[in-house]
This record gives sequence, structure tokens and C-alpha cells, in this order.
Amino acid sequence: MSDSAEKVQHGGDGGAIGDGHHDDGKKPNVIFVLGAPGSGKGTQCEMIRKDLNFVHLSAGDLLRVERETPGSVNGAAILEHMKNGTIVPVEITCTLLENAMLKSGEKNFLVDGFPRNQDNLQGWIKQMGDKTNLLFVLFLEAPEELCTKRILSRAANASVVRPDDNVESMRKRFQTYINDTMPIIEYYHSKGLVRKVDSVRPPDVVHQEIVQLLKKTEGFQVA
Ligand SMILES: Nc1ncnc2c1ncn2[C@@H]1O[C@H](COP(=O)(O)OP(=O)(O)OP(=O)(O)O)[C@@H](O)[C@H]1O
Ligand SMILES: Nc1ccn([C@H]2C[C@H](O)[C@@H](COP(=O)(O)O)O2)c(=O)n1
Ligand SMILES: [Mg+2]
Repeated sequence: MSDSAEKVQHGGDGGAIGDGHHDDGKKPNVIFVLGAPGSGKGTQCEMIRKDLNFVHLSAGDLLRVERETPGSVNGAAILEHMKNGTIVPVEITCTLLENAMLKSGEKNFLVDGFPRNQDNLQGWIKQMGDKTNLLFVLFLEAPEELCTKRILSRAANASVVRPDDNVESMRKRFQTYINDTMPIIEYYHSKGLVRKVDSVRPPDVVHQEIVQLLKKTEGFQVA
């Protein structure tokens, strides 16, 4: 385990972090969806949302909406983090996630692009760990070169281009993914909670594998 993963493990959760062993049947189910920028997190979350009655909460999308909300005190800071490919402080992101969960009134959530670093993880544990049941961490694996191609293609075809879908921001986002997010995936892997899926394949094929994973998930009934 890397040093940073070790730090995560001793982040003060005392083991009660919604790690799959504390489900009382009433807490909302959460699947964290992680992977490199462009690995297909948003694409797969939308497919699961449509098929399986999950709410898709993209941390990045929630932050983008907050950034554009008139009068938001966090808007400028969020934009700076996005351009620099760095991670917004968890107090902002976790509150947006919790509010969206409460507003939905639903029970099954795909939390896309979170937790991205130790600050995210520890903030979630503190604010949400005891209130949620983590089913597993879906890790979509695809090489950087392919992800870069996908993002450039997304930017070329979008009516509104994301401020971070350019080569300079992308390089920084990948660095952040390697340095900050991979240790989080390693941490969950050490707890047996990572489900790795090869995301190089066509979206439908990847989706079918995820559906099978969900069917095999203890304590979760596929809709
Ligand atoms: N399995 C796939 N095969 C081919 N193209 C894909 C696949 N999955 C996603 N894409 C395309 O790649 C681009 C990026 O996908 P998506 O937005 O889902 O990635 P992401 O992981 O959410 O990225 P980000 O972290 O930047 O939000 C999109 O244009 C999408 O249509
Ligand atoms: N937990 C998160 C998720 C996202 N962000 C910021 C920084 C990312 O580069 C950007 C885009 O996220 P994406 O849509 O690619 O998942 O949003 C963050 O700070 N913290
Ligand atoms: Mg996305």
C-alpha cells in the first residue's frame, strides 16, 4: 500500500465508513465511480441510471452548476480548480452531494468522480460515512492515450465546451488522477471493495459487465 493510501486508512473513520458492513437496510446505497478523465464514468452512469433505477450524481456536474449559480460564493474558486485540474475542497463538494441525495428522496446513488483525493475521502467519511451504505467502488480502467482521444472528441462535438477540456487542463487532470485518485482506489482495493472493469471496450459491452456486477452484489436487489 502506498504512503498516501496508508494515511487514508488512518483517516479517523474508525472503520464505520459505510464500507459495506454496516447496512441496516435503511441507509441509501452508494456506488463510487472512479477512473481517469475520459474513461467513461459519465457514459456508464447514465446507462445504469436508465436501466436500473439509480440516481446519477456527478460531482463535476454539481460543481459546474454551482460555479454558474449567480451569487455563489464558491464559483470563482471552483473555476480555478477546474482549469488547474485540482480538486475542490470537500466541504463544498460533499455538501452539494448530500443536498442532491436528500432532494432526490431516492435510495440508490451513483456518485461519479468522487472521492478523488484524501480530502474528499475523509470529508465524506466525516459527513456521510455513517449515513450511507457503500456497495462498491466501480473502477473504469482505460489508458491515458485513449482517454485523451475521447476527451478531444467530446470537446470537438460539444455545443458548450467544458473549460477543462483542453490539452493543458487535461494534462493536469491526469496528473491529479495518478497522484491523488489512484491512492484512493488502492485504499478501497485493500478493503476488497473495488470492482475493476475494462473500459476500452464499446459502451454496451462495458455496461453489460457492470449489470452483472450489480446482480452479484450482496444486499442489493437489481430493479
Ligand atoms: N466505452 C467507450 N467507447 C468509446 N467512447 C466512449 C466510451 N465511453 C465513453 N466514451 C466517449 O468518451 C467521451 C468521454 O466519456 P465520459 O464523459 O463518459 O467520460 P468521463 O470519465 O465522465 O470523463 P470526465 O472525467 O472528463 O468527466 C465521451 O465523448 C463519450 O461519448
Ligand atoms: N470530487 C471532485 C470531482 C470533480 N472536481 C472538479 C475537478 C475536476 O477536474 C472537474 C471535472 O470533474 P469531472 O466532470 O471530470 O468528473 O471538477 C473536484 O474538484 N472534485
Ligand atoms: Mg464525467
